[in-house]
Amino acid sequence: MRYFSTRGTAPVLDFRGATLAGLAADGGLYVPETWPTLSREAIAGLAGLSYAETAVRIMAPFIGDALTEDELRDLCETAYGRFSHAAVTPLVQLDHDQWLLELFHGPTLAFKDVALQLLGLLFERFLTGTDKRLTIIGATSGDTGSAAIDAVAGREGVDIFMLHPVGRVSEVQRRQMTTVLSPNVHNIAIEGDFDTAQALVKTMFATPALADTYALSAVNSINWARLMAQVVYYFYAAVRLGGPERPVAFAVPTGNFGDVFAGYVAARMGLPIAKLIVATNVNDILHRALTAGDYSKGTVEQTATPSMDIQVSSNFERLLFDLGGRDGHALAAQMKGFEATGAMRLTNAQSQGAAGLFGSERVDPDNMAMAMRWACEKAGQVIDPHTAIGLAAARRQALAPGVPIVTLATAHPAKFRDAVERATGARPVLPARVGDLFEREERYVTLPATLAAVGDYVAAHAHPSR
Ligand SMILES: Cc1ncc(COP(=O)(O)O)c(C=O)c1O
Ligand SMILES: N[C@@H](CCOP(=O)(O)O)C(=O)O
Repeated sequence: MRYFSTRGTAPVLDFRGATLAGLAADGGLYVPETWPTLSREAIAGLAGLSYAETAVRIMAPFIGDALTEDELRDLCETAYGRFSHAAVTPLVQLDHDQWLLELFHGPTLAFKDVALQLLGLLFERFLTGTDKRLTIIGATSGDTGSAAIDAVAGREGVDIFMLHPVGRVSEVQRRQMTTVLSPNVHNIAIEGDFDTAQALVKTMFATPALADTYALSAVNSINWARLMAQVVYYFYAAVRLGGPERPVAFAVPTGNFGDVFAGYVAARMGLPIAKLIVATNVNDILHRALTAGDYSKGTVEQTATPSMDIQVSSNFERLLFDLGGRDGHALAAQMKGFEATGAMRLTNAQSQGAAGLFGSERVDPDNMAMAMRWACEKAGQVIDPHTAIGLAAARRQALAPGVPIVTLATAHPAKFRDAVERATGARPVLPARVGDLFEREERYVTLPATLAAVGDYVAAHAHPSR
């Protein structure tokens, strides 16, 4: 499988190259040349398979000859062996039609573990036997950071620098990152919001003195391998609910558009999906884009769903590329316009293409809290605020009778204990696997959100690539 940049001019790479590169050299995002498809029989054949085996079947076509199937199986069994639930991503029924897909049984209690446990192993595999080193630069609104750090802490040949917006992540999220004291882990609190941190990461990739000297790579969902691993749970859930014979809808709490783009990929691969519901908080750029064609930045508002306090959704570029006829030069012009003005209009092809599959909802804090209470009172489920945004959106959508609607439960409620307690009166207990999080020493630096400050810090602490 070959990978092309959404902006048309970066080198074409294989899976290994695209994984190690993270972001394309022209500022675009790597996408596979074509979407592999699974026949209805092949999808039906996933029934009863373990999560790891399902992952092998779904991901193998994207990986091509970068790994043998047995090597891939080995990595999947190791990655998903670290989850605390035997089903890895279990389904929980809330009422007749509403379901939750629990994606938070990994080591850091959010859906990011599903992809990052695998990505850590892929980095290790691709570096073994070479004398290469990698410097991972990431931006996090809370969950990617801890999952990525868990996945690479202490690994040979890798340094990780994780930028989080100071004061804008929950205390559990911050401690999950800053109490990991391995010498290859560097936490940086940025004076700014997530969008500022993400923009800074992209600028660092575009700065040869950093990108080339330190062999930068990405763990955010700008890295294709992240999304590929997230496609798996759409198949796994749908098949358990009667797919491919019965179409299933998914409601996805959304920030950077990674998780829901993985659902789009599942649909392109042949999975019958009745609807993909994009659920935003009041930072609603995606809702405006999908309902009115207006992709224009607002100011980032701080909410009880900090992981979704995002106004520039990186992976939307992949959708616009695919729906716009895969014209890298046209998309590069569209994205440059957005970068210059903070606004862009979707083309007719992009808007109409999205309308066929996507629904969208903007959920305000009151409706988010109501969804948390509903899940608690009607179904005995304590859910986290991000999941509640998805569930509120799911409950608003009118679908054909009998279509199951699955809300992606993206984080464990204990990561956001204060918000859960405010809405429901119940204070979730931290699972034993995060141990003595509140007793551990924290280590991080706080820096201004400038290329000079962060670039100098990276240069002082990273190892140049060989
Ligand atoms: C708990 C949680 N829910 C939802 C999201 C949104 O996911 P995405 O950025 O892939 O749209 C995030 C952050 O990515 C998150 O951490
Ligand atoms: N909510 C995210 C933001 C980054 O998203 P990513 O999926 O692109 O890594 C986080 O938790 O950091």
